[in-house]
Amino acid sequence: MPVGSEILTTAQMRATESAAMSSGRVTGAELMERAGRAVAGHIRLRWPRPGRAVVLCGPGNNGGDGYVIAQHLHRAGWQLRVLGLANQPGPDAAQMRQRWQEIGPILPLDAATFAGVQDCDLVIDAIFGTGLTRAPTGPIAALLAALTDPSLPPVVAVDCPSGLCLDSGGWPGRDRGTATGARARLTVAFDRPKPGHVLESGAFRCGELVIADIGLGDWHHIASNAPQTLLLHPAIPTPWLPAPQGPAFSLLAKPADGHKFLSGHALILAGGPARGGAARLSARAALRVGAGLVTLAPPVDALAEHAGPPDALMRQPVEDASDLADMLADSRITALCLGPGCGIERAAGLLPSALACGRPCVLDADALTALSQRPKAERFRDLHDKVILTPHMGEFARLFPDLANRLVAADNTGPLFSRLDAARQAASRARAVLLLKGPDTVIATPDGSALIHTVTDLPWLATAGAGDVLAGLIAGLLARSLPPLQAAGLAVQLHALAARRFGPGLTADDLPDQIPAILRDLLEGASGVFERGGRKKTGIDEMQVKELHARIEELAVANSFLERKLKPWGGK
Ligand SMILES: NC(=O)C1=CN([C@@H]2O[C@H](COP(=O)(O)OP(=O)(O)OC[C@H]3O[C@@H](n4cnc5c(N)ncnc54)[C@H](OP(=O)(O)O)[C@@H]3O)[C@@H](O)[C@H]2O)[C@@H](O)CC1
Ligand SMILES: Nc1ncnc2c1ncn2[C@@H]1O[C@H](COP(=O)(O)OP(=O)(O)O)[C@@H](O)[C@H]1O
Ligand SMILES: [K+]
Repeated sequence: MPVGSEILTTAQMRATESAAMSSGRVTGAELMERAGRAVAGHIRLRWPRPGRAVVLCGPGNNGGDGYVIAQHLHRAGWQLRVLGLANQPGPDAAQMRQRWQEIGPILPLDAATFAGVQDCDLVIDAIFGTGLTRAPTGPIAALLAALTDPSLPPVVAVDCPSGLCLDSGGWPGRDRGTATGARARLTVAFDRPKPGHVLESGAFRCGELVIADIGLGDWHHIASNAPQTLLLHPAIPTPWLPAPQGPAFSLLAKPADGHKFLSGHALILAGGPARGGAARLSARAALRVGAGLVTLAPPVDALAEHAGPPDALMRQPVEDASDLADMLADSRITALCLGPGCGIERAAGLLPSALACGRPCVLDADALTALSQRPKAERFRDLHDKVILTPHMGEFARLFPDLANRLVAADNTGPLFSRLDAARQAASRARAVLLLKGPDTVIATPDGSALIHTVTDLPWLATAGAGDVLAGLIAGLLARSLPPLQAAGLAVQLHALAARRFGPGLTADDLPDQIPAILRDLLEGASGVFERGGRKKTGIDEMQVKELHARIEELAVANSFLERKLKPWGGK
């Protein structure tokens, strides 16, 4: 498996936290203190001048974090309005609430009170985090609705925008696909990202996502029994990309004394007359990503239309399954791509030979539709674990209608069924690698290992033919003998980097030509490969937060005179 930033479900997070607390080496209150301090630190790094903040504290430990944040911001000179509930939270949150009450009042946590204090610089949303188990109702639902108002001051979310299901990125009690909760400017989450931070609308509603270390590293083995999910995400400071010292780098680099067959031979099957563009896009991508040879294989009557560039591309007609089987007698063909522009009937005819050879094979577009038209009981009979299925949601729904239905069904109780769950179950059912496309791409293997790659800044990538290029990148990397999960993960990243580098106006034709410069940067270990042509990373790291905390104690004395002036905001 590649190294990367691990994702934990909320259940895994709870198990990790309880193992830490049961060890006796850390208490729940200490973890809460660290969590609240981290959020306050990240706020102060981004809003260095103390201003006026409203802190919305919910009924559980997320609310407990809110009271800790209020204390730290108060000591740093911020003026605060704290809204909370008079419930009986757990002992840690109760302790933190008590500490705040020694500093200032707690106003009712409802929409009417919130409406009266919105004239502020920052809203801190500490209503619900990982403990949201059901659809919010009553006054809290009204307050959460008020938080969606785009004219509000910036919102900082504690662990997540409240109401979000952190296992799925959906919103319990609301329509999947259309629901939108509060949109945070910044979300500070703890220990590890959760699926809901990067799936569905969660990725868009979190804003800048920061994962704060609260010292749970010694207990991560608790979650290691479950299949691992890794995050490939440029907003997280530990993305999986082939750094010079990383495992994927050695796979991308070519041996100086090698020959073309050492880099493999990708066979891209093309469709009939006037349908060749899609397969040519795949073939160009496979060439650019370094397959030693790439052959495009249309039927004879379409061969002439592939006469133009690129000249590096070989052409050979493949009429039917038996032609394909003959061609595959050449063991130097190391990967196949079937589907883009192929035509459903032709894809259905070629599928048995493409699968019977047992070689790495991308099944995309028409090949997926052809699979979905097989009788249900036999649909996946000849698939194997070197096959990568690359459906978008429409194709996924044709292949796995029951899973797709569960993904769109509204549900009042969490955790909601997620795209990660759906991809895992589909991969296990098909006994193949499953890559579910979208702004949030999920890749899962039959044994449950998974990768998630989310982009929120590349709307231009949703363009005709972009999927064909992705299929070609995967096929090229498979041909170069990358294992299927790594080939798929790396291809998705290169695809997004190419789109980011080109920017607005992108068409699928532009993508393959961006690959050489990206490869050069990666192979030379150039820093900033994520930023070029895209958004800058924040550059704020945990060290800065720790340094800031070291200074907060000093600032507390200097700021104490402010306490007397905190009227009508702030403390007693
Ligand atoms: N554990 C730790 O050590 C650490 C945890 N940390 C923090 O704790 C957060 C998790 O805390 P949590 O488990 O208390 O859950 P939380 O998100 O506050 O919500 C639960 C409360 O909401 C209630 N509730 C749920 N749904 C509801 C609804 N629809 N409508 C109304 N109420 C609803 C639910 O009530 P119940 O279901 O029990 O009736 C319960 O009272 C986590 O995100 C992180 O911020 C950090 O401090 C690091 C250390
Ligand atoms: N909103 C979006 N932002 C970024 N990438 C997207 C978005 N929507 C789709 N994509 C990506 O664009 C590509 C589209 O592929 P696909 O739907 O197969 O298109 P086509 O069949 O036209 O090639 C996929 O790689 C998908 O992950
Ligand atoms: K929250």
